[in-house]
Amino acid sequence: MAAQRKLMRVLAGEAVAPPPIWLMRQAGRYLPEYRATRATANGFLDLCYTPELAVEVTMQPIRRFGFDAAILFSDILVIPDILDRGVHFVEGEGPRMTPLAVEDIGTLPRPSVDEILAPVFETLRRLRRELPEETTLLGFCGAPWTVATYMLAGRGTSDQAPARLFAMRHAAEFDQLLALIADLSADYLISQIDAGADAVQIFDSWAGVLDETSFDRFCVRPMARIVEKVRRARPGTRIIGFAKGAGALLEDYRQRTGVDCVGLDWTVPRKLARAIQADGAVQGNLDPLLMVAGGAALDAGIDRVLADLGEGPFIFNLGHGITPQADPDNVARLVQRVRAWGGA
Ligand SMILES: Cc1c2[nH]c(c1CCC(=O)O)Cc1[nH]c(c(CCC(=O)O)c1C)Cc1[nH]c(c(CCC(=O)O)c1C)Cc1[nH]c(c(C)c1CCC(=O)O)C2
Repeated sequence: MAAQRKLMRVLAGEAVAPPPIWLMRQAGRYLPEYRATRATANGFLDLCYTPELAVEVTMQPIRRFGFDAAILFSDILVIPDILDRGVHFVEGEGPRMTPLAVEDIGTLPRPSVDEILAPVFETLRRLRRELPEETTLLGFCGAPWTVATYMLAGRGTSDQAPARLFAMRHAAEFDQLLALIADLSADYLISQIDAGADAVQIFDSWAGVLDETSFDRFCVRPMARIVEKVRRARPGTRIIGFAKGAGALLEDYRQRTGVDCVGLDWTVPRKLARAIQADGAVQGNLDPLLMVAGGAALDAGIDRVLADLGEGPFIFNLGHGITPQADPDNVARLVQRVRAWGGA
């Protein structure tokens, strides 16, 4: 059955019309039912680590919109959390943790992902039982560069200057950190597959702040390391790579990392997007703010994405995560319009 799920067919390189659709961060604060469940949890990480609650919030957008994929409810920062970095979320501000110093790198723990993240795998097993047969279940993790930016700054920043400076000053230790995160992330993804995930997405949300050489070293190489490790352990695993903001550097990203599907943000021009699609699946790339704006701008945006990419192997998504200000009615309108599309 898994192989026949619409989204899995696209990941295998097939063009499916209308394309399957899901949205990055589809479970979240724009949904009143998410806010209600969130209020019962003892903080955001408690929501991630309590299977009953994590299953509930994962299912909410599936019930409401009937997306083709559910994505495990968790966060990319569970990896720094199990590395004892003191991860916490400050209301209205975002994630915080203890900034990593160069001396700390050699002393980071080597946790057993299987044991320490057992509740996450339990969430996946329960999800596979609860989801409709035709719905793809996606696991995910953050890419090493993006996870490292939060670990080094101790928070989100707009240009990732702390991580870039660290990489310039301490190249060897930085490579060591990326390798450690890559290996833990590969173990994490392998266990997600074993617990029932059909495919996985790796989020490199901060790829866009790097020059070409740094992108190769910090994004492409660690991504390829994860892909290789996961495929060696679980041959045939389908992987979506999302390097946000990488622009023209995405041109040969599929070949160099080995991912099956290339995630596109909304700034990727049509010509480049179609060139990337010429040798496999792509996912994206509607501007997430259209879910706030709605109306004629939304319809025109949807039609543009479908006309550009709908003919090839394509997964409809936003170009980045949906924002808390999005209107759920606009999401319903989006799903309806994509499902009504009969080809260009
Ligand atoms: C960089 C990053 C993070 N987390 C994630 C990324 C990569 C994708 C991206 O770039 O958006 C990935 C992520 N985070 C979350 C998911 C869940 C699954 C989904 O519905 O897509 C996924 C896939 C839940 C979440 N992760 C977070 C929330 C909001 C927390 C809350 O409910 O208070 C959710 C629903 C918290 C979080 N987690 C992170 C930040 C910066 C924040 C704070 C910003 C914010 O508040 O939106 C780190």
